[in-house]
This record gives sequence, C-alpha cells and structure tokens, in this order.
Amino acid sequence: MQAIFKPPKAIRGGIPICFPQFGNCGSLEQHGFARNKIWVIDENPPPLPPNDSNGKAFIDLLLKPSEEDLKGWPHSFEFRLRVSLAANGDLSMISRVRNINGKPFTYSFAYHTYLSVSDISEVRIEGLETLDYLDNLCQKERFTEQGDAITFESEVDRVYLSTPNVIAVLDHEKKRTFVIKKEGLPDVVVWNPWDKKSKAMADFGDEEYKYMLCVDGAAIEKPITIKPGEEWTGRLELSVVPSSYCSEYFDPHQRGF
Ligand SMILES: O=P(O)(O)OC[C@H]1O[C@@H](O)[C@H](O)[C@@H](O)[C@@H]1O
Repeated sequence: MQAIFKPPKAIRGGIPICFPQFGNCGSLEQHGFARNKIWVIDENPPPLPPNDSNGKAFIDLLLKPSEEDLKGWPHSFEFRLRVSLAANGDLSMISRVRNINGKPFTYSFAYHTYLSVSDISEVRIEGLETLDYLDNLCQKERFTEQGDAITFESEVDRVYLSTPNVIAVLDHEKKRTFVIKKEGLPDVVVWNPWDKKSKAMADFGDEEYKYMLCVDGAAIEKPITIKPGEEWTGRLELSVVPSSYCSEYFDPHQRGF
C-alpha cells in the first residue's frame, strides 16, 4: 500500500480502531481520534478470563484522552486493547472501554479491518445475505440485501445491521477464507473504494482496490452508552483457513467465541 507513515494522520491498512465516532457522523475527525493516537503499553491491565490469552502471545495497550481530546469530546475514559496472536496465526483483539466520567457517554466503534485478497472480483462474503444495510453511497439510506453471498463489481460502502457473530470472506483464487468472529459488535462495515475513489486517495495506489477489502466488526447504528464506572467489551477474532475447511468451520448461527 502507499500508506503514509506520518503522525498524526491514521496509517492506511492494518486494523485501525474507529472510536469514539465512526465515519463522519459526529463533530470529530473522520472515524474519531483513537486511530491517530500513540497508545501506551498497559503494564497492569485488569484481568481477562484465562481463555482469552491461554497459549497466545499478547500485548496490552491503553489509551486515555488528552486535554485536547477532552475539548472535542468531554468524556473521561480508559480504553484497553489486548492484541493476541495464537500459534496457528489466529489474531484476536479485545477492546474494553471504561467510563471514568461523572455521567454516561455514548460512542460508536469499529475494527476497521483491511484484508488482503488476491482479486476483489473473486471474493465473496457469506453471512450478510438477506440483512438490512445502510448505504453510505446513498446518504445512509436503508436497503435489504438479496439472498446471495456478497460479491464486488463496483464501489461498496455499507453498514450491515444486526449481523451474525461469524462472517466468512472467501478468496476463491487463493482458496482461503478469512473467518471473522465477533462479540459485542452488531454491525459489519464492508468497504471497497473501487477505481475512482482509489485514484482520489493520496495514500492508496490506483490499482490497490483490487487487492483489498475492509470488513469491520462495528457498533454504529445503535451507538453504545455506558454509565459511570461501567465497562464495555468488544471482541474480534480473525482466522485464515483453507476454503475447503470452511463448510465445516463456518456456521453463521454459531456464537462468536
Ligand atoms: O479514509 P478513511 O478515513 O480511513 O476511511 C476509509 C473508509 O472507511 C470506511 O469504513 C467508511 O465506510 C468509508 O466511508 C471510508 O471512506
């Protein structure tokens, strides 16, 4: 990617954290400030269930609002992120947002997950068929998806609503499938900028839209409200499996974790 590694702008690629705002639905910068910040290592995070990190390598990160952040979004919080990598390559991310403010606050959230694919025209997403979505290309108008798996032949920028906790992204050419499992994240954003928008983005190669797809576990349509002292958790697990395994592995009705 032609990503630009120059703070304070977000780096395109990876899994930026969109918080406390998704997109431009609010007064903050696009996708909120969290992805543009330097997080610190959390030396002493509150415990998580042992299953979350058994046998995995992990790091705990912490974000607290700066004076500047509080001017634009006057709510004190602690955002803890554990990123874990299992020996088989499974990546999991656990976000915990704690309200340390005197009053409730409300936010949106997304794991803006860039997936690398062999050829976007050979990719399909399973798990979102027949669901309602908000189309960011039509002023967030609500539509209903047809019965078939989602495929790509033009720009897509949608927020699928009330989604199952397991979504599969099948890369036909590479014969591999990304399995996205999530918890606490009812929505799924699907984004591919296609040719025209790619050319308009300085940090994105003209042809790169062919080799990427964003599929984000998110909470957007119904933003999350937490009371003083309360904590919210949102989990995402990303695995890559050979597509031949998929029919056994992939059950959209399965619980996330
Ligand atoms: O260029 P950004 O700020 O990283 O955002 C990229 C895209 O992110 C998607 O999640 C949004 O739905 C799109 O509308 C947006 O264009």
